[in-house]
Amino acid sequence: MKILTASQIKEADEITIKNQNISSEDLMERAATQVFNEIHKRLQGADLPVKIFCGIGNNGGDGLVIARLLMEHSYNVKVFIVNYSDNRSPDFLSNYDKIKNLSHNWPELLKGEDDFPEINRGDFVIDAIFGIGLNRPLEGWVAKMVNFLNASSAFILAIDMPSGLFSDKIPEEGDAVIMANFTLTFQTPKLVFFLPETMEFVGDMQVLEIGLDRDFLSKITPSAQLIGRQEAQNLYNPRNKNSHKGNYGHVLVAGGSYGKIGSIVLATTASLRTGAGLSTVFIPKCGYEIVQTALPEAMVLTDANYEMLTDIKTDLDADVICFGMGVGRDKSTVETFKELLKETKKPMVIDADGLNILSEYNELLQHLPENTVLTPHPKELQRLIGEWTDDFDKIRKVQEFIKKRKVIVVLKGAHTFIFEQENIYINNTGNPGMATAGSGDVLSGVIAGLISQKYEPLVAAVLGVYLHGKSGDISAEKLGYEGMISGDIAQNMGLAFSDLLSEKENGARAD
Ligand SMILES: NC(=O)C1=CN([C@@H]2O[C@H](COP(=O)(O)OP(=O)(O)OC[C@H]3O[C@@H](n4cnc5c(N)ncnc54)[C@H](O)[C@@H]3O)[C@@H](O)[C@H]2O)[C@@H](O)CC1
Ligand SMILES: [K+]
Repeated sequence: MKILTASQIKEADEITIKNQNISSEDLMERAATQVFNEIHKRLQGADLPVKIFCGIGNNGGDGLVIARLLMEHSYNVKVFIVNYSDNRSPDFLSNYDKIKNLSHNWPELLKGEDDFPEINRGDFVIDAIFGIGLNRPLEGWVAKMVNFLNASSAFILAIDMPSGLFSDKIPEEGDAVIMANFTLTFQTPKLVFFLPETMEFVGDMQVLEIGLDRDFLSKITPSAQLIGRQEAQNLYNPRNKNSHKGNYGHVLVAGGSYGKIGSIVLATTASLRTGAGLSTVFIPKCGYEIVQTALPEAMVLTDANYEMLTDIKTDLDADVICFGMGVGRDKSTVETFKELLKETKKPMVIDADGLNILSEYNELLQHLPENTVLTPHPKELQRLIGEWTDDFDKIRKVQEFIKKRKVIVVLKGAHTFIFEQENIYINNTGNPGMATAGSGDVLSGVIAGLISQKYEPLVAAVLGVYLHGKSGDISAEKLGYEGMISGDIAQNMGLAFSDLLSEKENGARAD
């Protein structure tokens, strides 16, 4: 699903209004009706107090339409106008009249702190104060109003965006932003919904299609893309019946050191469970029995050294090399990694200490094969590209880095971001149970397993992150966030694939 900027959304609105020969008020009615349908589906006519806070722009206009539709269905609705300016939008005004005609009363005008209404714990608050039109931080009593709503512990549903949240920048410390429990957003999610610094304002999120111009949407270059089930299905290559293990490639997993052989077991298991035809590990001697015992399906090559990698020598013709898990940063390991980088033309996946070595010995970066997949978590990324001021600055810096180095960066997080050239892909699977030792090792193995099966590195990264998250979700369903461990994510990869395929047969929509 495409993620558009506020100006792209405004353009889409305008083109839709023109091409569909409708008024902007019609579009507002359409959008707000979608919101009403969602609310009605969930509340089913329940008699709880619904308190709707409307601004005076089009976000407020949406709120007024939602209020009218709820009133028409006999909900217990109270409408408050957060009257921060007299500059009311035309569509707000005509819906303001419609509310008056229906309820025979003007909604309550709020003009300052003294007007704040009572909000109780069980109230259902709808935030329609500001949407994508926000262009400066909230000030004065309006900021206080937002803080007041946040402090109320009522359930808050934000319309389009939590009020106070910008679509293109991070709020400053102390800025007032609605902390929504749920956000119903129009047509396209906004980038800030997925950034670590702003995602907590959004709560759970659902996108409502409001029928914007299809042609415009299909042609526009998005600022990022959200990867759900449908997108992942489109990336999947079905297997040919007439095939053998040679068709699915050979992964070489190189890494490990004394006490850290488990990371190799995890990555290698994941590569095989993702469908690699063959997996060979290259490890220090101390890991020989561990890997042979834990994973009889893997083949094992050992370094001359007992504790660490010092000389990765093999004439094995692997299709992809996965390097770095548990490998440490000894000088001799750095040297052999350097040699490996210089010699190999194979696609590579580099994780963990492999990344730390690249950060410490920057000169190695020039030897990375094109389209190498780097899989840092934020700390590893920071070592690699330096500090950033906020999440938008981070995105800019990653994009500069990948442009210079011609690599793919998989930035792990609650929403993992995949950066390739100008493109950003944001993953929508996964859960907090995946914050557990070794889950990154599993991800590297999954991506390598897909590359070995001839997926392009970018496709392998995007599909791999999706499947890894899905397997994490399946593991969490079975074992809970606390109980799942990363070995479960590797073990359940098959279920993640079957989930993908069963949905494909049903033709279901992306999540
Ligand atoms: N354009 C359309 O046709 C549609 C718009 N829709 C709704 O319209 C929203 C955008 O509406 P608007 O562009 O009117 O903008 P908003 O309703 O988000 O904001 C209203 C106005 O407030 C002013 N403002 C910005 N920051 C402020 C601040 N800190 N303090 C005081 N005033 C401030 C701006 O002049 C802005 O235009 C969307 O988020 C969505 O909810 C939907 O109805 C769908 C269709
Ligand atoms: K809002």
